[in-house]
Amino acid sequence: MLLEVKNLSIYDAETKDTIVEDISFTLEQQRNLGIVGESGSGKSMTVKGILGLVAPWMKVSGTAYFEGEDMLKMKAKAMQNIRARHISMILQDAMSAFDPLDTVGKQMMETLCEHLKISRKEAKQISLNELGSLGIQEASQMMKKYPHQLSGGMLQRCMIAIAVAIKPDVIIADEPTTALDAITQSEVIATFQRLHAQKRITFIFISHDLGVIRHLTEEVLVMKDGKSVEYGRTREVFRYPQNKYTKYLVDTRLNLACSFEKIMRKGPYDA
Ligand SMILES: Nc1ncnc2c1ncn2[C@@H]1O[C@H](COP(=O)(O)OP(=O)(O)OP(=O)(O)O)[C@@H](O)[C@H]1O
Repeated sequence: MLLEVKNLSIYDAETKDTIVEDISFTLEQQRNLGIVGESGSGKSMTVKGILGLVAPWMKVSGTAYFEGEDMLKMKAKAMQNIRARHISMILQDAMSAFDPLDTVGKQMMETLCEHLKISRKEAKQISLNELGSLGIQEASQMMKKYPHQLSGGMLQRCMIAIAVAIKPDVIIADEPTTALDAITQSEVIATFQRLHAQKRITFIFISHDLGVIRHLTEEVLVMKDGKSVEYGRTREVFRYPQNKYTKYLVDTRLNLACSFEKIMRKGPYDA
């Protein structure tokens, strides 16, 4: 087992609100987990709480064991090491993850130098290799560009390249396709599938899009108002939802996801 989260709660000591309440799940090697639920249901806060990325006034309780150690009790340095080496996060909005004033290549190299403690030359080579294996041609030209000169899908791939170069055990992708058009979405999804199969990376996908979750995950956690309303095998949960809210989500959102599924079945360019 990679990660075992038990009774995770997050309490905002300033507003006295409970943001996340009693969430439990396990992440097994090579079995991707999806976290779904409407906006504000606590999906992002759940993973940020585990990774120590919440504001100091957010009180996180419960346990989150990674390789036998409770991440919620770790010192800041040990947690940084986990984030630098073992659990990477890909953010919702690729554009905001890059500094507009520096080239993408420079930012990729700096991140890799810092995380992997390697030279700039090595970082450049790794960046080129990873971008190449994500299907980006002319990667060295692309690295000379500034963020605004690249499309959302391209920036998303640069973020994925950084996350993969670190060779983490787990990648958490928070709404990785929301900002992308349908064709780019299906290309990015295909990239995740390849990474999962070839590099043995286990993913946690946070998404509104049940089509993406159905396609990419083995287990799913459904959240509402900070609580878990259903948790189990994705196929079972989608086929026989037990909870009223899950039934509603499946009925309404899967219809929306149909066009996405068609593209995935046919491939992006046969539509
Ligand atoms: N930095 C913060 N300070 C205080 N409250 C926050 C903070 N970030 C999020 N919240 C609150 O926590 C709750 C859960 O937010 P969260 O971002 O986890 O939702 P989400 O399910 O990921 O939504 P979305 O799909 O829109 O990203 C929301 O009510 C939000 O207002």
